[in-house]
Amino acid sequence: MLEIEGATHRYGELTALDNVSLSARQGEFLTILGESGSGKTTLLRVISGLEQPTEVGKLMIGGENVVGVPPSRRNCTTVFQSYALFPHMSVAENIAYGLVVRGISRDDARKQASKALETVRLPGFEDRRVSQLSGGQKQRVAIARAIVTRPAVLLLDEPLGALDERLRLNMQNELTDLQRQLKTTFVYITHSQEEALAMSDRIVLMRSGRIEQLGTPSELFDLPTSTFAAEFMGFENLLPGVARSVDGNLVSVALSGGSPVVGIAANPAGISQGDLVTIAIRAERLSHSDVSRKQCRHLNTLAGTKIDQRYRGKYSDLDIETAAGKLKVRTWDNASLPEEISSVSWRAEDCIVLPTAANRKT
Ligand SMILES: Nc1ncnc2c1ncn2[C@@H]1O[C@H](COP(=O)(O)OP(=O)(O)OP(=O)(O)O)[C@@H](O)[C@H]1O
Repeated sequence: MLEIEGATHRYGELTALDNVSLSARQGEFLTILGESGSGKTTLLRVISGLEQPTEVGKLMIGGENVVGVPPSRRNCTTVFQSYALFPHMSVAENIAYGLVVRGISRDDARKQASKALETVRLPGFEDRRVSQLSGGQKQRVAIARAIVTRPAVLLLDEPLGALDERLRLNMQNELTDLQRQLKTTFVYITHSQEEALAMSDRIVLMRSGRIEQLGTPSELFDLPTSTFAAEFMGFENLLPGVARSVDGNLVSVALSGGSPVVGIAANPAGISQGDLVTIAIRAERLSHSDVSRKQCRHLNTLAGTKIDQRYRGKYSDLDIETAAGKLKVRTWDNASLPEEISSVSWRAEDCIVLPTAANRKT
């Protein structure tokens, strides 16, 4: 449904998009995730035609080459965070607008607008003024207006960004339900990793105009390929080390202080013996006792002592000082936290070994 090859866009000296290639299948929910300024909106504007890319090898929407085609003639529609509704028109007129300019009669357009309003769970709202709607209702009308023209690709630029937390969670579910029902390709922008993990078939993680990692939510969550991706996806513990050996995807690492640990690498071919590496472990995958993990083939254990403990309601965070550095351990078992802790352990599959940018130890 969507195919982009080698898209680069510069604003003067600044390269906002740097040789980006990606594709999306029919009915796929593809999320563009990244921090502010990483190029997400620029990518969406290049797809919709609001921005002419400085360079592009290929740009296809719904099987059609759209390089040089104006936005109104591309088979895609954008939903903006700011809704971009016409304030002087009724809800039905807003939704029907795109159909009327395509030459559909006002009666038919109104009927289709009513249907779209039912789809976004706002039946009977046809004659309301936009000013009489809540933020969540305005966003639903904006979505109804976008889907009524049945685009091949729906582009959504942080559509839930202006909504409060509870409404945002409800709308996340509604949007994914709607997407499954319509089987339309969604390209969705967000800077929230939770939103991306909850909604997407695949996630494109952007960094400074480039794709840092592209994969399923579980690939990004469990197997980041860089320290940037690991930090962005919320890995609390990152420790430096040196690769001692590589065996398949298992990498043996010497941490500072000399402690040997075993972890897995998403891309073991990118790591050689002697390379500087970083290991990444989620706080909840660390245990302050290894009792339940005796069956594990590769269990890493480091001696350590508790230096801090914080109660967080559902869980507690412990800071453990080890010879390799400080580790954060998250435990849900608030009731049986030991006073003294002598070691911390974790499974090899929860220990992600990442190449360090300035690689190769001299
Ligand atoms: N019209 C413009 N003129 C000049 N620079 C721009 C323009 N639009 C965006 N930029 C710059 O291009 C880079 C990428 O911006 P973009 O809006 O694509 O990022 P983003 O990831 O969508 O950020 P945000 O999450 O804050 O919306 C930023 O450094 C931004 O300042």
